[in-house]
Amino acid sequence: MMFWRDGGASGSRREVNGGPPCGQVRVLVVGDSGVGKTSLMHLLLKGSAISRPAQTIGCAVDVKHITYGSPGSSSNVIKGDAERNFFVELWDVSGHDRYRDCRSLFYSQINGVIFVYDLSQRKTKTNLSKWAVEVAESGTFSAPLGSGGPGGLPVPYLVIANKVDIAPRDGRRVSSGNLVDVARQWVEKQGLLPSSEELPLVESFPGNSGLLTAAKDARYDKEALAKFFRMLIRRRYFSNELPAPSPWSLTPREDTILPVETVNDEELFKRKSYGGQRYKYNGVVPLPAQRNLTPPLTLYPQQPMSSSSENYRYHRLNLSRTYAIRSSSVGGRTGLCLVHCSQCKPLSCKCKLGWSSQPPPDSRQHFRPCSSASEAVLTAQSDIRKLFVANEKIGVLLLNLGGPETLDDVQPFLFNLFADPDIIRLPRAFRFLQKPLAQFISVARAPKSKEGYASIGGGSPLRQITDAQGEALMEALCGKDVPAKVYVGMRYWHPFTEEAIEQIKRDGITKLVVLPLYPQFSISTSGSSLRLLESIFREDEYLVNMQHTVIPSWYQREGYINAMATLIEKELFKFPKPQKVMIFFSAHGVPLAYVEEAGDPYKAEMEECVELIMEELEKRGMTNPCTLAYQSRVGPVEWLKPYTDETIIALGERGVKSLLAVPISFVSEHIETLEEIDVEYKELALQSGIKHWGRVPALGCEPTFISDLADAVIESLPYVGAMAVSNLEARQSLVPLGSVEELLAAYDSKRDMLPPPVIVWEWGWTKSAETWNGRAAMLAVLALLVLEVTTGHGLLHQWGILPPLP
Ligand SMILES: C=CC1=C(C)c2cc3[nH]c(cc4nc(cc5[nH]c(cc1n2)c(C)c5CCC(=O)O)C(CCC(=O)O)=C4C)c(C)c3C=C
Ligand SMILES: [Fe+2]
Repeated sequence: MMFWRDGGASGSRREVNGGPPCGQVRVLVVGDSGVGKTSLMHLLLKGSAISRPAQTIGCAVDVKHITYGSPGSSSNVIKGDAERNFFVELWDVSGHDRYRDCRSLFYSQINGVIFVYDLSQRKTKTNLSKWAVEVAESGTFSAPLGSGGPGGLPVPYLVIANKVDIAPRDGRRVSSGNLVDVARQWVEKQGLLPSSEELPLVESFPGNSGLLTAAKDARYDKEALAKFFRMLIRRRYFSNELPAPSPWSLTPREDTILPVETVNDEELFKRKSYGGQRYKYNGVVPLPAQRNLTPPLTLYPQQPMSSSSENYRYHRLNLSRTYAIRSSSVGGRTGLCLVHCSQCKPLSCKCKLGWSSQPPPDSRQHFRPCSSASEAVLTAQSDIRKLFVANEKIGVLLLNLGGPETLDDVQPFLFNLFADPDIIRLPRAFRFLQKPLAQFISVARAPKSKEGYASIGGGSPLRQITDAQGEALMEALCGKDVPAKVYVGMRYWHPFTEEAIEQIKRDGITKLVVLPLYPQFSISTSGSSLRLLESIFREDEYLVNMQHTVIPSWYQREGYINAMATLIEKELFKFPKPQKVMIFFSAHGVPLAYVEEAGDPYKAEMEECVELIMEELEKRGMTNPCTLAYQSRVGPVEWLKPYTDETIIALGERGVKSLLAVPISFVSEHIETLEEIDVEYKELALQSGIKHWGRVPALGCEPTFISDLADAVIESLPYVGAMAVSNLEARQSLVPLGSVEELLAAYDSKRDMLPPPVIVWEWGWTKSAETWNGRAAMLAVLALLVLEVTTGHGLLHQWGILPPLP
């Protein structure tokens, strides 16, 4: 065994001669922050060291290409001796504490795990047990093993001890100074025991040293890693053809490490690196589920492809070179991005683009076929995306909240909102009260809400704006050679999600991208819409078989961040002294328990979003101070703090004179911008001593924003096609919704009960009085409801809200 420098750069230029990718395995790379995971990934992919890697945000994903089944190597030979290409997805999960609560979102459909620790930091090794438990408990696994490994981990793993270059020579481990350690070192020096960490002295994980690497010096055991990856491929794709591999990990020992640069990498590791292109996920996982089901036939790179030639959609296109998935945005922090390598040869395939159905009668739905796109010749320049639109009917479903269009709509709209268990989740025993409670609250809240809607013109502008955004998105997609039809599905008012889905079915959409119009994910917004979608999909034969993917949040996209920064910049310069203005981000709040108990990533995503916008402004030379606060709280429970109103007062007291309000959680004007911010908060600010007030408009149809949404859709297309399960049994045991299901499952696995009901009226004089009054009211309402239900008498029965007792 040996160390050597990886010739990755040159390797990446070689042709992949085994044809198109046959499948992919997903490998998590975990370990404490700072152990060098990112450097290691760089080394694996690029074959070179990286001097100062940026801290990973959320999760960074790299794709490594390896061949399996080299004719000459018996260990790799598979049926027919053919060489086949596979992708190894390396998910480099941030070890930073701030991601602890949302990390599990990346633990899906795992084939293997690489644990990394820092040889010079003993604690990072002991912590691996925690990592194992975390992954084992919250992950889902593809091709799992029968028995559990460390922490119950059911897939093969590899342990890498990094920073061998700076760790002490003696046994390459650091003494913490405790007696056990000292004793072990003494015993080893005497030659009484082999130099191994299989000794009971280290709080051992997982019982051996695994591989030693020095990512900084580009030293690692390439062969061992290649074996590990091939083992995962074999387990996932060829377990029927070969005897089962040994279940547990490759465990090379430190005495297998030899000097660098001694072996021809081509002989040992037939892999083609894609030059370390990377993409990053900062938020939730937008990848479709696999769940060990028969794979769909069309997808790259998530889905394995069967070897039958008809399933090799890209075979004849000679996609042999390099296209990779990488980050395309702010400091490399974006969602998905499909890129193709500059060295790609032109592709030579004809395919049909566009589809020719007539615009539907419903004018709310947006479809205009691209006349120019009837047929096109694909070239490398014309982009991979065309592969995904050929002969497909692509649909984009925009999910939004919806709003009452007239004052008469207000109460039924509020009923729909409060009847949603993702807004009010009652304890299981009280679920039957959901609708009566929603009725009760909506009737109680309606007068106050109506006042608000009356003051902004008698209804919500949301539908109009969302429709316009849909139109603009469709045009932008068309302009990017991706003819697609855009649908709007609202959660609580027309056009309801169900209506949009009916239209999608009528139009015969074959590939659907689901795009919630909330930049940041919250259980109460995107989560609720996706849950509804999940239940609709589950019941419907057509939808079960329709390929789809979800873009769960997109606050970190470069286009969005830039568009926000541009709007802010423009408003700043309307102030007499722009540099003195406090930028005041005001986000819609959620009850605190959503974040703290139910694991809602909303707050973390919001904070990161603000950071990214401020970074962008800084790059443009604006170094204004900023604040983030949460608005629009309703009901008796505690919401995310600081509250917008209290913060405005505090800023006034601190002597802030110029405030620029930036609504950050929503991309349309709505009641909370037009009424709450523009009227209530402005008045409060002026009363609090703030002299100059401004407000950044919502993005609406701002062209760079819409163009970026179109890019997000295009980039997600390779991920369309998660699960198409027609098998009834599988349908019942698994929610056949690919990424929607995956996404929700990830949340559900972490999430406890949502907080108790939100009662939405107020009395008392202050907001905190409202909280306590509300809590008392909530208890009273519940007691009354229970009384009514058990006795069969009361107001709800009189109003016909509850049926009479039999
Ligand atoms: C990211 C945005 C939003 C989050 C998070 C959110 C959570 C949330 N909202 C309520 C209660 C109400 N929301 C209402 C309207 C409303 N809310 C949002 C956005 C988010 N809500 C929008 C865009 C709208 C529509 C505005 C419009 O123009 O029509 C309302 C009705 C309006 C009112 O009476 O104030 C209520 C009530 C809760 C309880 C909640 C989290 C649990
Ligand atoms: Fe809301």
